[in-house]
Amino acid sequence: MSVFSYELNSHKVALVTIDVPGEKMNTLRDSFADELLEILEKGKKDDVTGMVFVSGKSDNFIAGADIKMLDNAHTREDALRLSEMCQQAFFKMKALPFPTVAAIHGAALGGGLEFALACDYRVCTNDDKTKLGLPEVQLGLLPGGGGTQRLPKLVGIQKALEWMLTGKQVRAKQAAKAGLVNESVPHSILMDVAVKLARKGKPKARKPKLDKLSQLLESNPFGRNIIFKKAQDNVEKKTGGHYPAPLAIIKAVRASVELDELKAYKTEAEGFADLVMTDVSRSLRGIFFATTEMKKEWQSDDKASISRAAVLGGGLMGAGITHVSAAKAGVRVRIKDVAHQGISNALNYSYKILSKKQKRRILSKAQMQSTMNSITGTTDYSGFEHVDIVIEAVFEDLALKQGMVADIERECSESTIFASNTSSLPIAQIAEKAERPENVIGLHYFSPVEKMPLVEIIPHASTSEETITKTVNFARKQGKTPIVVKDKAGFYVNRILAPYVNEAANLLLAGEPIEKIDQALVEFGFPVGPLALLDEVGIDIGSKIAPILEKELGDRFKAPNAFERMIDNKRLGRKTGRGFYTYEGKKGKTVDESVYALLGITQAPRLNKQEIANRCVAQMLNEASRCLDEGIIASARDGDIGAIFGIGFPPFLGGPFSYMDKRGINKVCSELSTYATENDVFTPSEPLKAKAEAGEAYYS
Ligand SMILES: C[C@H](O)CC(=O)SCCNC(=O)CCNC(=O)[C@H](O)C(C)(C)COP(=O)(O)OP(=O)(O)OC[C@H]1O[C@@H](n2cnc3c(N)ncnc32)[C@H](O)[C@@H]1OP(=O)(O)O
Repeated sequence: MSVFSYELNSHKVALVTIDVPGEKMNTLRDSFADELLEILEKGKKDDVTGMVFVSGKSDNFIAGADIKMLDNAHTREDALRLSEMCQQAFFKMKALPFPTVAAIHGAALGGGLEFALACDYRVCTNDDKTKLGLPEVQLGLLPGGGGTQRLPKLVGIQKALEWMLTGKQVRAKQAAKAGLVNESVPHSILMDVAVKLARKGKPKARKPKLDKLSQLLESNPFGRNIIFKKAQDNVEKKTGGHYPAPLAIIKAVRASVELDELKAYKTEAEGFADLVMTDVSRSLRGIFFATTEMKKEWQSDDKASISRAAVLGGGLMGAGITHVSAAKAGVRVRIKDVAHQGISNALNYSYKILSKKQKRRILSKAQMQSTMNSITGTTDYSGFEHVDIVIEAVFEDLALKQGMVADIERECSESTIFASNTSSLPIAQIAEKAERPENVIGLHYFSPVEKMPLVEIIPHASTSEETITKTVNFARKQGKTPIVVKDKAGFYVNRILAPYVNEAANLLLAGEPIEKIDQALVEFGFPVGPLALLDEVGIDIGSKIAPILEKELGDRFKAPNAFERMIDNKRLGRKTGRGFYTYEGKKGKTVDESVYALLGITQAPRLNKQEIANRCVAQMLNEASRCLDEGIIASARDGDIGAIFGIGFPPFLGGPFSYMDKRGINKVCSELSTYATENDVFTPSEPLKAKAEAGEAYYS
């Protein structure tokens, strides 16, 4: 069965519907180019006046090339052939004697947008579902179907670079403003407008809509040099040399203005083929499939969904949770705090984020007001009768949380879920005195809540399936990627983070400089180093978790005494203006040299940065292997996604388990054993040793 169906209207305009059989999403597959060429030939034979392409799916145009097909490209030649096949088909489309129109509703991404770029006109619906972009960079790729060549000619070099280097997806209004689409219209008139455009004849070539400065820069080689140099410098700074795709994108865009067409398209195709074969792209494609697979777990029908939420505590976490519940999940939120100050803090928090979005025209004033109106505050439990979920974000005090469970059972309905944002207390203990323990669950967010993509969902032994399902789906509505983890001290993320941070502190106490430790891990691929991370989270917060982990899991979690001394000295991190770094001076964040004297350290650098990174990461890998063995995480996949989205483990390495597979479990074990001769916290875990001995990997 063909992807395309063809029908002629009374004006001899061919209406071509794109509908990949048996799939909810249209993607460009192997047979796509041949089938497209057949349809184009048919149009020529029928001497049509124009051709309109529309999707047969209800909410997507084309989501790009089929990523599974890319996984099947085993050699560089296979990958090169895919790109050339796409380019050739789109060349033929461009060269037709009649005009073509892409009528877009829903996602037009990657190869899907490249298809639309090869049409003469594009019209899209102004629906929220419609988004256009070339997100290949997020898969470690460049747009290989002519996107690097056609987008700059349509929207200008700078905008095209910005969109392709970030993988940005633009909405209808922005797409029309930038000249990416000719028109954005209501869904009801999409086809009428598309047919009208098709009857207008071939369009004249037109220049991108640019302001004066951009015109000046982009129209001469000197100005373009500045643009490409700046883009390259930014990319090198941001990627630390770990991601080859952005540089390949810049090279291909540069070729689009400096080389003849044939050579320029060849640059794109070859860049694409090289990138498909890289480990970086394989890892990033793996993350795409892992997150897609995870969306299918704990699915529920709409009847089970949450429409009213309440948050206890208006501090930083409570305010963030309130915000994502109102702004992302779109539910009404009641925020309760003992003090009015807490309520106004939470309201201000949302107001600031929404105002920024409104100023940047991502939100209309009406949308902003409607979100703000959906948040209300109280200092008692008024208005709690009808809430479906209560999320507590108060300080880590077991008795306080148990008291709140009792309050909620008294004030709310029998089905109301009590979710705790604790990062350290066992959920079973919070539920210990509950009358309805089946409604109690852990829902652990990371700070800043609106930015961090992960949440840990922690059922205790008697949490009901219904409570888990509702909570998982609510977290998804808040825009989060949830992983369900076992109720044991530290859950997953803090459990693997603690030994990694402890090792950084041990290295500091042994004389390694603060900056060097942090740089080592940033160069490894983490977004921030471990000591800078501690400053962000709060040294007091980190040190509260340590004794709980030590008590429940053993001596290997014993935190170095450096933290206590920092706390006694009121250095809690960024929030107090001082931690390992100082944030007080005019220079902004700089290493606080007085930390060395405070901790009695004589600087004595002994290791290189690679060794520092290896030691910290080795601790994390060892603990991750224990977490999988103990069932804290259900799979290596959950462990990889949890570490990438919760801690920022380098995505290009695919997460701790993929990384161990790549390095070889044997090698990881022998590295740990070497370090263990100095400090037995490095002793390889039993499950890791067993895997190494059996010659197994975490993924097949
Ligand atoms: C040559 C070219 O330049 C190269 C390319 O085009 S590379 C591909 C570029 N495109 C992309 O990166 C877009 C990838 N897709 C997405 O971001 C999201 O799927 C989306 C925003 C389109 C929709 O999101 P959402 O509604 O949450 O649906 P989501 O659950 O992700 O996907 C639904 C199904 O479509 C599949 N899918 C989506 N895009 C796909 C793609 N490009 N290839 C293969 N499968 C895809 C998913 O795997 C999932 O399949 P399943 O239900 O059988 O498991």
